[in-house]
Amino acid sequence: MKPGSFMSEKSAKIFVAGHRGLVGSAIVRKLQESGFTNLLLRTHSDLDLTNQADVESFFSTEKPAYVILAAAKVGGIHANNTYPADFIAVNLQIQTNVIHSAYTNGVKKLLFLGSSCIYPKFAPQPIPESALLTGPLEPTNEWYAIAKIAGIKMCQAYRIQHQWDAISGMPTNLYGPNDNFHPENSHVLPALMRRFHEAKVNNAEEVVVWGSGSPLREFLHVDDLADACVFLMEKYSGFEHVNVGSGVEVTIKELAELVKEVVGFEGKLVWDCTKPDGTPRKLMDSSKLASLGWTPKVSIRDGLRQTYDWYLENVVQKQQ
Ligand SMILES: NC(=O)C1=CN([C@@H]2O[C@H](COP(=O)(O)OP(=O)(O)OC[C@H]3O[C@@H](n4cnc5c(N)ncnc54)[C@H](OP(=O)(O)O)[C@@H]3O)[C@@H](O)[C@H]2O)C=CC1
Ligand SMILES: C[C@H]1O[C@H](OP(=O)(O)OP(=O)(O)OC[C@H]2O[C@@H](n3cnc4c(=O)[nH]c(N)nc43)[C@H](O)[C@@H]2O)[C@@H](O)[C@@H](O)C1=O
Repeated sequence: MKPGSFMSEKSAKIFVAGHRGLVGSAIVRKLQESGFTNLLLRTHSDLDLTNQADVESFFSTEKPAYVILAAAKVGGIHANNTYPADFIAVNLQIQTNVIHSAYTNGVKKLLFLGSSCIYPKFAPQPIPESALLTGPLEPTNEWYAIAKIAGIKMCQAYRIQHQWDAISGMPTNLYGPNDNFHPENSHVLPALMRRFHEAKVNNAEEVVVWGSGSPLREFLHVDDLADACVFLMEKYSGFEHVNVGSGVEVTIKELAELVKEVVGFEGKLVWDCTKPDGTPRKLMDSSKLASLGWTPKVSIRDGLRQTYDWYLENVVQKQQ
């Protein structure tokens, strides 16, 4: 498909897989704001994307024109390190089923989402797309990373053999509304937001933060990612995956101080060095996306404030 026609087809049927998640819900918001009127949505309980026959039946019945694949088994460093079989098996099943059935049922274009964890543990920083498969992966999430790399390769293989327009975006660490705030299985930002909030309301004297605090992480607000996904659907039909980052990184210690300040917790931080640091740094080079004309808009301080307001309104208030 030639770039430049997606945005003109506002009544095209678009399947947003994983529409209730952090990324999927942001993509639905972005598509609705952009005037798209025919979104095809299925919950995990409606359609288990690991079930090949159900996925094939769904695509042959619904015949969507476009697919944005934001469904996956996702979690933070502890979850990835604890459930490697789930992270490789479920993600391989979801992406293989969706990519194949999308192709065989005439979908015009599919966007697959990977992650910055696909890159080698000690890749050059900032990490260019060309660093893929040039060194050993980070052990805490190599199973998830291998699944995501296989997704990129599957999209490329279908482009080579069938001239099919499947593209891949590689987001950096994301945060925002509808994030996963699970105390153990979430990513660092929502985990700390919940922990600092609970410590504040319980007048706790200290909060435990995992690791040494020295790793660096790049963060992008999920509304920026959703904007980039729609931008790529419109503008990009290339073979190589595309990094989607903010270009802004902080140490985990700086992040913890920022979240502490936004939440208003006034106690101490305690570092639990029995927990893994993971990769020391994974700042991506997003200049390829920038050269296409896309830039992020949400600053981390504004994004944290907006996310905490959402958390108070949609998580805390619902528990009372
Ligand atoms: N969060 C992050 O920091 C980053 C995320 N990404 C990528 O973005 C994408 C979305 O991640 P994110 O939004 O954070 O994840 P979430 O866990 O918030 O959302 C994932 C969605 O997929 C659904 N899902 C999971 N398994 C199945 C299944 N078997 N069948 C149908 N639906 C299923 C979930 O439904 P349910 O909850 O009901 O099971 C959920 O709605 C993923 O590809 C991830 O790799 C990339 C980089 C960073
Ligand atoms: C997006 C990317 O995200 C994952 O990689 P990660 O960036 O290492 O994930 P993380 O957010 O869980 O940790 C970042 C850092 O933060 C520290 N940390 C401190 N305190 C908490 C804490 O309370 N929870 C968590 N989870 N981490 C903490 C933690 O020790 C680590 O040093 C991949 O699994 C994979 O999902 C992936 O693709």
